[in-house]
Amino acid sequence: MTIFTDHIHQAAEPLWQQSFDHPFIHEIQSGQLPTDIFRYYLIQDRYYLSEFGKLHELIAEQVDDAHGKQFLLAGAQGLKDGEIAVRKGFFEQLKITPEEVKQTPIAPTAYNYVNHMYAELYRGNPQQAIAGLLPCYWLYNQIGQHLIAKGSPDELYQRWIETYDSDDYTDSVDQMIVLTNQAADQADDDVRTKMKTAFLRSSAYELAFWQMAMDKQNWRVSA
Ligand SMILES: Cc1ncc(C[n+]2csc(CCO)c2C)c(N)n1
Repeated sequence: MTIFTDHIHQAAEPLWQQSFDHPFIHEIQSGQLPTDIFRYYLIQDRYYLSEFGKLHELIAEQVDDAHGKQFLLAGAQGLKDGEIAVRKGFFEQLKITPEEVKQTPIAPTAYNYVNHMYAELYRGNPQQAIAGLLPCYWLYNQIGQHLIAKGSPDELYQRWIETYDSDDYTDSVDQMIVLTNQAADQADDDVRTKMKTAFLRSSAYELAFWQMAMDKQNWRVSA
């Protein structure tokens, strides 16, 4: 029998390929991504990351398996200590202040991506929500592994690439894959189909997130 995550990964392949080929990723690698686009991405991603951490805690509350619960809670803590902390260095270098973050409205795609993950949990179930978290871990790891071979001539972009190629990070991706397969094992066919949809939609939002940054997407109206 095909492993569930292999099946959904294969279904998402055309979307992932478009992320690998996206100008945002190419320009990170070449060092030509304009700093204002990267700054915009980091500010939008700051919002995404804090909601992503909260989602780990909310999903953990609904997971029975002690090991899975503990992994999700550790993930939430890891986001506070790790991913978000790493970003602090970027923020200081690019002079992004907490005030600027607070003043910047969340853009439509970031808003929709986060709301999609909440909907998977609250209008669906924890299994769907776990599948919705997985592309975030897994896609960035694959991007990190693609880009690390060549690296980027830009020191800041090189550091961004390295974040997603570390052994610790790759380890957490493997654990998230195991958790998703465990959730699928406990699910019936209907929930498994919904898990696949959640995974594909998150993959589509990951792709849209790069374009959101390139377009400096906004609501076309001041809040
Ligand atoms: C839109 C968006 N998608 C994925 C990531 C990457 N990421 C965010 S949290 C996390 C798990 C552990 O740190 C990973 C890999 C990102 N930064 N922004």
